[in-house]
Amino acid sequence: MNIGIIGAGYVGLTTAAVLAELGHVVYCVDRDIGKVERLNNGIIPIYEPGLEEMVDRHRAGNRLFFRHDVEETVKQNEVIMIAVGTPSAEDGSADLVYVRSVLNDIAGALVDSKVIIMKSTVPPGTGEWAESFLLEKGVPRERFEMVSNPEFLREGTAIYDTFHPDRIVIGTHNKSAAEIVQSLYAGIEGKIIVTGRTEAELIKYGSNAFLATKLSFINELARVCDVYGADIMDVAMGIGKDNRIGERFLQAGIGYGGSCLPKDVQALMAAAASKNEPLKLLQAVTEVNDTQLEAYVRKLEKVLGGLDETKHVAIWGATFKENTDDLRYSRAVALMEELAKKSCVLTAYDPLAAPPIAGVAWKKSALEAVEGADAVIIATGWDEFKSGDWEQVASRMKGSVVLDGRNVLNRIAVEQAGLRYVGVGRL
Ligand SMILES: NC(=O)C1=CN([C@@H]2O[C@H](COP(=O)(O)OP(=O)(O)OC[C@H]3O[C@@H](n4cnc5c(N)ncnc54)[C@H](O)[C@@H]3O)[C@@H](O)[C@H]2O)C=CC1
Ligand SMILES: O=C(O)[C@H]1O[C@H](OP(=O)(O)OP(=O)(O)OC[C@H]2O[C@@H](n3ccc(=O)[nH]c3=O)[C@H](O)[C@@H]2O)[C@H](O)[C@@H](O)[C@@H]1O
Repeated sequence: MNIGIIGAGYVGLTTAAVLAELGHVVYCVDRDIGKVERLNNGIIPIYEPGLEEMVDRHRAGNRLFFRHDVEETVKQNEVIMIAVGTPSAEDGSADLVYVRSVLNDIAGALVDSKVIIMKSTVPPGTGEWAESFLLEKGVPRERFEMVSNPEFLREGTAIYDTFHPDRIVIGTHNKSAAEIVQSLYAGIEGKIIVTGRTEAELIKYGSNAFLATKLSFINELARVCDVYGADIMDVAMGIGKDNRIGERFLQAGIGYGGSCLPKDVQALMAAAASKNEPLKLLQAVTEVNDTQLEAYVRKLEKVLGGLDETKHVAIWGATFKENTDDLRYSRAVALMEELAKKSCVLTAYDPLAAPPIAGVAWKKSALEAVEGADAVIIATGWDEFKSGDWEQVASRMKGSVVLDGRNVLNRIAVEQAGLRYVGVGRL
């Protein structure tokens, strides 16, 4: 099938590469001309394991094309997928400005019948609204079918997740549109769920909100472990063995970040509030996440006997999680800003990113960053940090505190090097 994907970001680009791998011909469009040029020169604007090789292969095989003309792409392809950003507006609601602009372009180009897939994460009711929008623009009803098909991939494992989805959600009551969308994914094993459009939109928000809830729950329980001298790793393992709860997504840390969990929780809250249904649980989930960082800065402060300009803290990690270059809502960055406010001497290292942050000196290696430090904080769980040479670290540091902000280190290896291990919900 010929597919036009609008938006060449984490989702659009990954989906384009995977659909090309499945045998389709994919035209991926972005309004960012520079990005399109880079893609056409073989430069992938994001870091996602396996993506570059797959994009190269399908560009060479004439199955994947990059361009910036939305209208031409709409005219040429039978299926159009919208994968543009849906960032937070100031009040926390989803800002649909990019979706609206794409719909506007689509409206002007619908000369024959198309299936339009909403891949972007959008609030409940957006499919209905998008349909009315196109009708008001004078597009005849029989020219399009608007289908919700939310995405559940994670950054860092995006290709793997797209090939191995737990489920593929198709939101439409139109049988033939559902079949067309399903046929795009032929070759991928994953449970197909065909449901209503608004239900599909809420499955996406509900999933991210539930994941965020799981994280704030375990992070709050980690604080209880701290005050009782218990180890959250053992507690989480014991809780997770109950199949009704499950072991995954129970890793306590300095809080969840990224471009989606924080934004989607806010957007769901805003969508519910707009219908006079305030969500108290998600309010609490957000509060726990917003204060989790402070809780562990306080813990560090206690261990170091204060945090001020006399203390040198090294931070390992800048991205919001490992295996990505994405810095959006990164807790590691927030941590650096918090410590900078306390005037600490700050050195930092990340394998992929070095965002400019006032007061932070970026170093070329993890070992260089700990030179002369009183403490090192693991803020992102990169493998490189997990397999750190702790003897070397100990010999370069002035002090001995290792705050494992992601609970990913081998505690024994750290302690054997004479360092003091401090974790999240672990003494
Ligand atoms: N990043 C992730 O891991 C996931 C994101 N999502 C959702 O997918 C959507 C896209 O997210 P990302 O890929 O992370 O965003 P992104 O910001 O990486 O990419 C969006 C792309 O759309 C382009 N764009 C914006 N307006 C355009 C227009 N009018 N015409 C053509 N191109 C346009 C931008 O230039 C940008 O390259 C969001 O709704 C997000 O919530 C869903 C699942 C996972
Ligand atoms: O809608 C989205 O964009 C995506 O959002 C998340 O994916 P992602 O943001 O890429 O990353 P996650 O692996 O979910 O991690 C989010 C944050 O939670 C933290 N985390 C994750 C898991 C865990 O056990 N503990 C923990 O602190 C991570 O470090 C990170 O800061 C969801 O997991 C995806 O299913 C969803 O498609």
